[in-house]
Order: sequence, then structure tokens, then C-alpha cells
Amino acid sequence: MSEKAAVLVAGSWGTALASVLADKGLDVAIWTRNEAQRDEINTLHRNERFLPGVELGPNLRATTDMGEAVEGAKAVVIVAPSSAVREVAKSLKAYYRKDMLVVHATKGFEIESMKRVSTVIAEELGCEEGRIVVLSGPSHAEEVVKRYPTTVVVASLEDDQAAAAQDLFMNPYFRVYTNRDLVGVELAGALKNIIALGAGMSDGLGYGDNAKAALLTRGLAEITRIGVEMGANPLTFAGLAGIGDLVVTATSRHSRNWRAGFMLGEGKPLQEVLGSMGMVVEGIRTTKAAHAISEKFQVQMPIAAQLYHVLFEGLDPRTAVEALMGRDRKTEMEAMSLETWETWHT
Ligand SMILES: NC(=O)c1ccc[n+]([C@@H]2O[C@H](COP(=O)([O-])OP(=O)(O)OC[C@H]3O[C@@H](n4cnc5c(N)ncnc54)[C@H](O)[C@@H]3O)[C@@H](O)[C@H]2O)c1
Ligand SMILES: O=P(O)(O)OC[C@H](O)CO
Repeated sequence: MSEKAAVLVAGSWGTALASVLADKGLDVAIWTRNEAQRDEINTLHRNERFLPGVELGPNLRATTDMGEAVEGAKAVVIVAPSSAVREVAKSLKAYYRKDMLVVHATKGFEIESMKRVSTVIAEELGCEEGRIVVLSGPSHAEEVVKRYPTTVVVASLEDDQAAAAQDLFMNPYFRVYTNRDLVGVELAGALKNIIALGAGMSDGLGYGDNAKAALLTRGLAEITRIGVEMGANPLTFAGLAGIGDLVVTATSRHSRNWRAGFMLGEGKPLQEVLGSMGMVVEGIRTTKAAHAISEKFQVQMPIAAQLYHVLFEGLDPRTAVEALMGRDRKTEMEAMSLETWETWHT
């Protein structure tokens, strides 16, 4: 009999990760709260709303009963939007076993508390945060289900948990690296969405390649700076969860964050943009969280701050760009916060 894994929630990324596991020969149970979606997956082997045109393997089945999904599973993979992670982890608590590998692939924060996703899950399951693994990196669901080569990183405070997650997911088209920097991998994966939104907005304004390259470079400096302040290793931001994911999210036609930013740059109001997406755009909530975090840690995040003004205070995107271009002059090293990097090494 094949080993079993459970995936919690059947959005685009949950379904794609379930396919990776099914391709490895595992019996995969995917939990959804939506009965019509369950029936579509079980009878037509499709999840048309989230991954149009994709045929799912026969060893991937859906259920609306979380207990049934998790029963006998050696691993459970939580792929809920950040807004739903606590609720999903709370429901999982009743079925959680200590020998179960828990991986999450959510990119965001709990905005009310500014907590990272691993912290939220560990709190709800009543386990050490070291038991939780994060999976992140440049990986759009639409390409993973086509089995295009993809690389990701799994991070945990406990090496054996990260190694188990690497073993669980690694296959010929899905290459998995491990990393000990749980904090850095989670922060990089969440914060890059803000910069991708900004890159989309720049494209929507018609500002060209120079502006986008500037946003990516200065954006990476900015998210690294806050990341280090929150305990991350700066080198993580130069890896798959950082620059790797920033490149894909800020340039790919699959990126919801880039697309939302593009429409905002074209002048569409936020509510209209969100209404037209039909899928989660984590960068919007994360901009709110980053605004609070940068104030709490007293770390400047100029791009995130301007995006916050555009998204939540009605600032015109062109005025936001003018404000960024008109900031005090700096040396590049000062602006990259070399001092914080040095702090990390002392
Ligand atoms: N789509 C990708 O390519 C991709 C890649 C890497 C990481 N991610 C991350 O994965 C997470 C999920 O994104 P996605 O793309 O799958 O989103 P999605 O919009 O495609 O799907 C979200 C799913 O969550 C379900 N959901 C929402 N609230 C729920 C709740 N309270 N209880 C149960 N189910 C609930 C929705 O019904 C939907 O099925 C995000 O943090 C995203 O950043 C996505
Ligand atoms: O489509 P996006 O913008 O939510 O990005 C999804 C992933 O983070 C890409 O790795």
C-alpha cells in the first residue's frame, strides 16, 4: 500500500503541490470546504477554477472531511491563504499527531498579530515551532503542474524535519533545497510580494525596464534590511526564497501580485482589482503588515510605505514614484544597510 499525504485546501498552489506528491506515488488526500470542488476533483480529475485545463492524477482525491484527509497521513501540507491559516490549523489540531510532518507553503503574515505563519501553526497545534517546515521559492502552480523544472527551498529549525520535507517533495522536475533559516525563508517569501506589486504598478504606469530593475534591487535591499532586523540571515534573501522568488513574482505573467500591481498602475481602484482577480493576492495584506512591522522595528521600508499610501490612503501611484525618486541622497552602501549586515556578523 502506498504512503499517504494530506494537503489542506484546494487552491492553485495546494492542488499543484498535491500533484507533485501524487507524481511521487503517494496517495494524496486534498481537503476542501467546497463540495462542488470535491466532486469535480474526484469525478473529473480537474480543479478548473484554480488550474484550468489541468488533468489531475488518479491517486489524488478530495474530501470535505479533514479527519478523513489526515487519517494515516505521514505528512500534512498546509497551503491556505495567510488570512485562513489560523482557522485551518485550529481545525487540524483535533487530528494532529506528533509523528506527522507538518509543512506549510503560505507566503504572508497574520496581519493582526504580525506573526509568521509557522508561529501561528505551532500555536494552534500546540507544538514547538521547530516541528513546522516552510516550503518557499520561485514556483508558480501553473508551471509546476506542467512539470516544468522548478526549484524550491524547505526550511525548519530542526534539520531532520527539513530533510524529511526535502525527501517528501523532491522529484525529477521539482528540486528541493534545505535551509536552516526558517525566519528568513518565511520573511523573504512574504515580503517579496510587496515588491512584486510595486513592479507591476511600475509596469502599469508604463515606466519601463530601468524603473523595474531599480524597484527589484532597492526592494530586495529593503526586505533584507527588515528581515535581518527580525532575525533572518541576509544570505537567505540572495537565495531561492529571496531574489529567486522576487524575480519570478515581479516578472511572470502568472503572478497575481504583479497583475494586481499592473492594474493599480493603470489607475484601477483597489476593490475593482481585487474583484477581478478571483484568487488570493497576498502582497496587499502583507503591505499592511510591513507598514506596522517597519514602525515596530524602526526600520525604513520606503517602497512598502509608498505602496501602503497608494493601497490604503488613495495616493496616486505617480506621486508615490515621485516621492521615492525625491528621497534624500544616499551612498549605495548606506542605502543597502551594510551596517545591519555587519551587525549580523558581530
Ligand atoms: N499560486 C501559486 O503559484 C503559489 C505559489 C507559491 C505560494 N503560493 C502561496 O500559497 C498560498 C495559497 O495561495 P493559492 O495560490 O493556492 O490561493 P488561491 O486563491 O488559488 O486558493 C485559495 C484557496 O483557499 C481556500 N480558502 C480560503 N479561505 C479558506 C478557509 N478559511 N478555509 C478553507 N479554505 C479556504 C479558497 O477556497 C481557495 O480554494 C498563498 O499564501 C500564496 O502566496 C501560491
Ligand atoms: O502569483 P503570486 O504573485 O501570488 O506568486 C506566487 C508565488 O509566490 C510565486 O513563487
